[in-house]
Amino acid sequence: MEVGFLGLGIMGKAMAINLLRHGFKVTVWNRTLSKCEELVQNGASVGETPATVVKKCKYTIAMLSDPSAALSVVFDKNGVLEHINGKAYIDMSTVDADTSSKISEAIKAKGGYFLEAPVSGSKKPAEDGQLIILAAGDKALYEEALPAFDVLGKKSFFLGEVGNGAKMKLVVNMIMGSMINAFSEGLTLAERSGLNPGTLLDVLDLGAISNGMFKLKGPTMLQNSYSPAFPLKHQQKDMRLALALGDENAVSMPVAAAANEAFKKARSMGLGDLDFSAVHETLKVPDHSS
Ligand SMILES: NC(=O)C1=CN([C@@H]2O[C@H](COP(=O)(O)OP(=O)(O)OC[C@H]3O[C@@H](n4cnc5c(N)ncnc54)[C@H](OP(=O)(O)O)[C@@H]3O)[C@@H](O)[C@H]2O)C=CC1
Ligand SMILES: O=CC(=O)O
Repeated sequence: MEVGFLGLGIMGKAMAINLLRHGFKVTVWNRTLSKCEELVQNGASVGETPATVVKKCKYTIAMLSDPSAALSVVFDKNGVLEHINGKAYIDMSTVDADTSSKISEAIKAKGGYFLEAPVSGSKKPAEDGQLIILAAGDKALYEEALPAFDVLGKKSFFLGEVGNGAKMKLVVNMIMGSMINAFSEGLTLAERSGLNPGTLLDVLDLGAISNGMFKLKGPTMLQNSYSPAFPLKHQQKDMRLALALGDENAVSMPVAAAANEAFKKARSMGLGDLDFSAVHETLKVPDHSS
């Protein structure tokens, strides 16, 4: 199966390499061209523009940062739309339902096929082919994409009409963003009240609120180490989009709103490119001792 791949950030690079390792022919494009080099070393071809990639490949996957990037790659000059007639486009970026619908309608109007398929799971699951795929849109395209999804993920869901995949992803990340803030406050409270936060991690891990995220992020947060797996700026984007979904549906979400404020504060502190767990830094007391 020959696929195009647009967007070689943390996730896109890992996913495209995985496809190559499993025998897919992959043609890549990235806005910053130099990021294609490692993929070429792994056997990929390079397309000069999104349009070139779509022209060459029957299926093109995209993994881009946010709604503005997703729209730009489709609608701008040399974009996906130019050669989409008869071709399939699978957008795995985390965006809102409106963005996904705009892309879907434009692609279908030009005779193409569209599936949204955002993923749950971060850098390591992407490297290990253990993502959770939340697809919606063209059911026939979903079935055709399953060989690729089986390489990229451990489980795929088909959620019906375009927008449902985007909404599911935002709900999941809204919960995750709220949880990391509660966790961060707990670690800080333990430390400041004289407890060993390492012992807190052990206690949490044995109880009903044990979970993979606490296990993974707890030790690194205690070391103030935030090498980006999931960049904080993207988590804040997801909180913003989830809160907008809450607005549309008149769902009061005070916990998520507070978490969003913490991520905004972290961004204002220049932490946007670090891991989302760097939100922990917003609770640190400035040192005025010197
Ligand atoms: N990291 C994670 O753990 C997870 C991320 N996601 C989602 O996946 C998507 C990608 O995340 P991730 O790989 O971490 O992000 P990165 O920031 O590492 O990569 C973003 C990608 O988008 C490209 N891009 C940004 N703006 C534009 C633009 N205007 N035009 C064209 N390309 C653009 C970047 O290109 P360039 O290299 O030129 O900057 C890069 O390829 C996001 O929607 C994120 O929310 C979902 C699950 C997990
Ligand atoms: O979107 C991030 C993730 O970990 O899932």
